[in-house]
Amino acid sequence: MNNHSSAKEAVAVSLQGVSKVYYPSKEVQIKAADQASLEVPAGQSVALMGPSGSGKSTLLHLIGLIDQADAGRITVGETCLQDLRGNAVADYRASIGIVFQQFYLINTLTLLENVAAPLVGRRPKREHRQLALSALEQVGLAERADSYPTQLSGGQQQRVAIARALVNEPKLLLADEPTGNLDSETSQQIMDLLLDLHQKLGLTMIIATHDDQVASRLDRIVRVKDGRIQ
Ligand SMILES: Nc1ncnc2c1ncn2[C@@H]1O[C@H](COP(=O)(O)OP(=O)(O)OP(=O)(O)O)[C@@H](O)[C@H]1O
Repeated sequence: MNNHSSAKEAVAVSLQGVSKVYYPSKEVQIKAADQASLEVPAGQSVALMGPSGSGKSTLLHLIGLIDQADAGRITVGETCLQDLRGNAVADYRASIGIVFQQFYLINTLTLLENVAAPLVGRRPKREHRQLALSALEQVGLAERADSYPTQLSGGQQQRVAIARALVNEPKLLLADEPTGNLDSETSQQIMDLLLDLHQKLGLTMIIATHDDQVASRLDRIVRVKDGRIQ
């Protein structure tokens, strides 16, 4: 992508008193997010750290609008997520990039087709190939565009997932344990890539991680415990 977003276009993220309760059974309720508040300035890279079950993924799901908060207010740039309805929800989701621990590539599609998937319905079809190739180039895999995910290593698959997250030129990148399925050397390479992209594209970046080494490379560490931000 030659027309990179610049740092001044990155978005701030604000959480004010955000709560989310899950009911895994009739008798059990879990406060996965409990009055969580956080201010992330535009362009900052943040590690969400905390024990398993502390609510890191929940916070990313709420910011990514994969799930909706029960209470509180989440603002991303000028957008207040609770106010979004219908097409505006899809537009918001397309405006951010999300990377998961498990890559979630579609094995029957080529790398190019996987990366182009978020462009469907958003950009003219004739642009898909070039945009997807540019995104693959950013993660060093353009020459593998016609390969299939099963032909790649785990680290390469995560690179493809990162290219897919970048293809719509997001101003916010969320990553949930992006190195959780990778050995330590590959983890380091993926973090090198994410940090490089953060710097080049000026993205705001929020990464949930258990890994101290990963967290220490980001601008800021935010601790999460029992659904609360400490
Ligand atoms: N869809 C759901 N239904 C019921 N309970 C849920 C759901 N999603 C999360 N939870 C519960 O909410 C709590 C917070 O989970 P979450 O996945 O956000 O934690 P986490 O810090 O990301 O954990 P990990 O580090 O293990 O990924 C946990 O107790 C979890 O079991």
